[in-house]
Amino acid sequence: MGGRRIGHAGRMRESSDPFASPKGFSIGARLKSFRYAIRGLRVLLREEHNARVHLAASLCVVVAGAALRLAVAEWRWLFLAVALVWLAEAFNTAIEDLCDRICPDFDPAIGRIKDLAAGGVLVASLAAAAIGLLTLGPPLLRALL
Ligand SMILES: Nc1ncnc2c1ncn2[C@@H]1O[C@H](COP(=O)(O)OP(=O)(O)OP(=O)(O)O)[C@@H](O)[C@H]1O
Repeated sequence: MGGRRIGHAGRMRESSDPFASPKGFSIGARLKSFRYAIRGLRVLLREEHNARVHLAASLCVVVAGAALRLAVAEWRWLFLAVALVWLAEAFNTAIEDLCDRICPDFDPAIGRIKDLAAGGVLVASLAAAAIGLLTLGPPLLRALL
């Protein structure tokens, strides 16, 4: 089989033994995976306008948290909220790209899949906004009053 090897599943399929275990653990391979993930985040920031909005919001949250001298327990909630939105946006973008790749034409099923993924981002964003308000709101009010 001279085909290009793509990902873990591709390696498994290429082996003549369907029960063969995947390649052994290697730090180099793990570091490579990390580099691919960073590359994905760079693509997200470069090509997705929403990601830039998330970046600005994330920075504002961190600056506000530092200015208000939040406790560790409060930082935990903020990091969780920020990560939730980035996670949803990255998966939404991946799903959109996959849809556009497999079906560039108009297709109601593709529209439904994209709407579902966008709904996930909306839920994550609303939850993050609520967490942000509940975490930053009280100390902000105390600082202002
Ligand atoms: N191929 C398609 N077939 C049917 N409906 C589609 C198709 N592509 C997009 N849509 C509809 O248009 C909406 C917007 O899709 P699009 O891919 O432009 O996402 P977007 O939210 O504008 O993404 P971004 O803001 O990240 O560019 C989808 O949620 C879906 O309802």
